[in-house]
Amino acid sequence: MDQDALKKLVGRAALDFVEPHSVVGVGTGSTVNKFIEALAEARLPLRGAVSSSVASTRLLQQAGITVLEPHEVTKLGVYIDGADEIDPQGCMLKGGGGALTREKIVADLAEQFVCIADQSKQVETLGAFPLPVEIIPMAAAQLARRFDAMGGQARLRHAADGRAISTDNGMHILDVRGLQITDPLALEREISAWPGVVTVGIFARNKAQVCLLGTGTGVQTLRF
Ligand SMILES: O=C[C@H](O)[C@H](O)[C@H](O)COP(=O)(O)O
Repeated sequence: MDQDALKKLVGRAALDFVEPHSVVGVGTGSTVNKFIEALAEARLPLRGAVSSSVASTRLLQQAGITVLEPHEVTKLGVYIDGADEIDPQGCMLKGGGGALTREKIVADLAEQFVCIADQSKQVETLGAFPLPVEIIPMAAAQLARRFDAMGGQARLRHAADGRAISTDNGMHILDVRGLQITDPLALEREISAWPGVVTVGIFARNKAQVCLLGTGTGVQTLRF
């Protein structure tokens, strides 16, 4: 099975975690797009969805699903999202698609984070994938020096036109290579406190409780 088929498999499997007539939290990315497709096909009766990006909002609305703002709910039963890496404790790196800030906000409303991912995302230690950090543009150089001091190499993420990418929040992204993240919670706390950091793409405080992992032999359900 290729990666696309595995994404489709876990996107469908996530439907089992969505209560009829509930509001579901929806992440961002190519795996979540499969979940949105599955939601649309299943025609599950839903009160709506809280979305983590402009891109997911568009797809949800095209599928006829009502998109609510976070302030319209006090909590969500479940948040479904992909990951760039997931470790044996359910801690994740996220933000490869630049949606990390809204993802963390919506995940924080949810009682349960269900991560959907193909097997390539499973790692022993986080950090082979460059760590995405959404930042206030004026702080880019000084934040890059901070990462440098801890052994990481930070690069501003650029779009195809050569300009620094602008997130849904009008911010920039630093991608940091070379970090071995052995204590995700401690590093998340430390980087989150640096002036100029909007959101770091370590999801340890908001880690997954469940991961639906797409493998060659089917969907494996991991619980943390
Ligand atoms: O900003 C993007 C998100 O954190 C995605 O969940 C993550 O990048 C995984 O995306 P994909 O499902 O496309 O691999």
